[in-house]
Amino acid sequence: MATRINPCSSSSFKHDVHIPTRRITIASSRTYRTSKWVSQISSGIHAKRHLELKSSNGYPLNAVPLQDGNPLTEDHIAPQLKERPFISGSESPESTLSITVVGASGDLAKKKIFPALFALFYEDWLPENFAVFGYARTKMTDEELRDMISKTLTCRIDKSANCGDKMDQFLKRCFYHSGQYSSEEHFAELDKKLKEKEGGKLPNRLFYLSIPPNIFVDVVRCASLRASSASGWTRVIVEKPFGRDSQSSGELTRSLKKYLNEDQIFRIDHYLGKELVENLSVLRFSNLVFEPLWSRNYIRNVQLIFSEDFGTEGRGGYFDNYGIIRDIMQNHLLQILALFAMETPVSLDAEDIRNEKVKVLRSMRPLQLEDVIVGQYKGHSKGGQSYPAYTDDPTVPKGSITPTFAAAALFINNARWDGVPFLMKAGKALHTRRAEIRVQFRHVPGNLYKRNFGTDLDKATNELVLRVQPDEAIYLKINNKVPGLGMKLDRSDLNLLYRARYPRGIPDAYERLLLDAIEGERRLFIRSDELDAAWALFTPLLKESEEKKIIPELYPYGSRGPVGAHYLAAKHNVRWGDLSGEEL
Ligand SMILES: NC(=O)C1=CN([C@@H]2O[C@H](COP(=O)(O)OP(=O)(O)OC[C@H]3O[C@@H](n4cnc5c(N)ncnc54)[C@H](OP(=O)(O)O)[C@@H]3O)[C@@H](O)[C@H]2O)C=CC1
Ligand SMILES: O=C1O[C@H](COP(=O)(O)O)[C@@H](O)[C@H](O)[C@H]1O
Repeated sequence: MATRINPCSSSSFKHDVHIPTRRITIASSRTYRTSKWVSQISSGIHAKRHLELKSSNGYPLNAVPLQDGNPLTEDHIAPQLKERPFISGSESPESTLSITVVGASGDLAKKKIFPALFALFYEDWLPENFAVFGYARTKMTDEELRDMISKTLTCRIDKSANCGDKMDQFLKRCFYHSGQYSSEEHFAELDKKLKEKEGGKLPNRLFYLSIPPNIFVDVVRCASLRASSASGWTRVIVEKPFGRDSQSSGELTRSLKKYLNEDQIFRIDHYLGKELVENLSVLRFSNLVFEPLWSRNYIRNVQLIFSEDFGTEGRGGYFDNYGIIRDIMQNHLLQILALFAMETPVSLDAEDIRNEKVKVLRSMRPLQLEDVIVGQYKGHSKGGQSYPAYTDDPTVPKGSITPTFAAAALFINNARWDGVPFLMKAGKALHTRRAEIRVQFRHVPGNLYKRNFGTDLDKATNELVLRVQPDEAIYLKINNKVPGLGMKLDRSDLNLLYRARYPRGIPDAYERLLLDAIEGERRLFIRSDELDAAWALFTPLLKESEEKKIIPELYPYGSRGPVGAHYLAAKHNVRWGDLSGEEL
């Protein structure tokens, strides 16, 4: 993809000043990005903690590479790089970062974005010079915004260490501007305030669109024309949904691209920022024991499961227009599938990974009605408590047939995965909240211990489970001899429970993704051709089921979902692993 260099730009979004990330190799034989590396030198070696650590692609974006344990000095910089001013995605003492949360009064901003920004600040990941702006129509003063934010902030890692002080420091960097989403004049006022805080330093600006999708384009137009950075970079994080189908998604992309280049658009899918999803590639590509098994030769089926133990609860207005297939499957589960099934990328660079993901998506067969079953939760009472039906939600139209549950069978028509069912299951108001990836392996051919398993050989196959949430874990179900005389086998787990192994805690997905957007790391964001390929798989199915007004199978709130999901799995010779009764 073309990288633009336009340091003399006028005020427009389409000028993301960005050095092409050439790579250099230094003595340790590791590969570093030059622009970031130079920025590190110019920032000083003893700067903040985020300068020591790595962004999500495993490259040390800001790291100071040590040689023989010694800190890097000016002498280690190639001569041609010494004079280059720092203008990359990271910080230098001469640059500032302004993060504007558009829709700051909303649910996502309060619940996720401000807390994630605070967590980054608390852990010293944010640059030295930064300011956070809230923008929305609601009238609020800076103080009122701070008050609103402070109610949701928590100290994730160490509740006692200076948390109060850190909160005060963070809140002092938060400001608010009230304005309409389609008013260029109001964005020009925002620009003025941003400039005041930037104080003449090189301005980098990140806009987070935490607003309903029907106003994305207005905001991008106004911000682009009146509030983009004149000399630094400007980036925009766009929240889902990215359209309702291929056509509307294409229109949205075309409209955004009137004002932004593709490399300024960060389409967020927060599941890509979850720790276990991040770890999927590490597990597969850095352990000899997994990659050789990663194909139709050894894997019988793959299951991607999402369940929530609550209903739409207030979000019915949004949800009813989308349904569970668009809300969870077309994005979160499909992204996991693509990461799971892609071929080995050339490198960990964003474009190499996204190229492989697109290839997988384009190798898949678009879904048909017979590949899917849909459900909707109904009200019921249990233990003296009553649970509402989906259609009891006052924000849901009466008689709605929008699915709150779906199960689907997908296939990848390539040499690696031919014939392997990838089953997805997603539902609201189920018995538990859980997201997991389950890999069921084939039988051991000619198993010497066959007779110890009785008639059900399926019970004896290995299963690898990546529990994305809650209580992150990776475990492998194996057959094992029960200690003692005689020969009795049982199913046991080789178990990596994160809370036992890594007690420090796990960052929220939004922390990782915000940091990546600040660093200009696009690996975990969705490229427009990925999005097109994802919609191409689901659009025909969605159209047909809406035209035919397919009635969802009802399931009780708090149950395990409609029985149709079992028939769908059985049709492909699969049993859902989460219902085996052997869950850890
Ligand atoms: N909430 C969540 O858990 C998730 C949300 N998302 C996505 O993130 C985005 C923001 O979500 P969320 O915070 O829940 O949304 P909200 O409905 O809370 O909207 C955010 C803000 O946008 C403004 N707004 C709301 N409706 C309209 C409207 N019709 N016209 C103009 N402005 C409006 C309001 O601010 P004001 O009136 O002050 O201008 C509101 O505070 C959406 O795209 C959503 O789909 C994605 C994943 C999860
Ligand atoms: O994108 C969405 O995700 C949430 C679930 O996110 P999680 O991180 O809490 O698992 C879901 O509730 C919502 O409907 C959907 O829009």
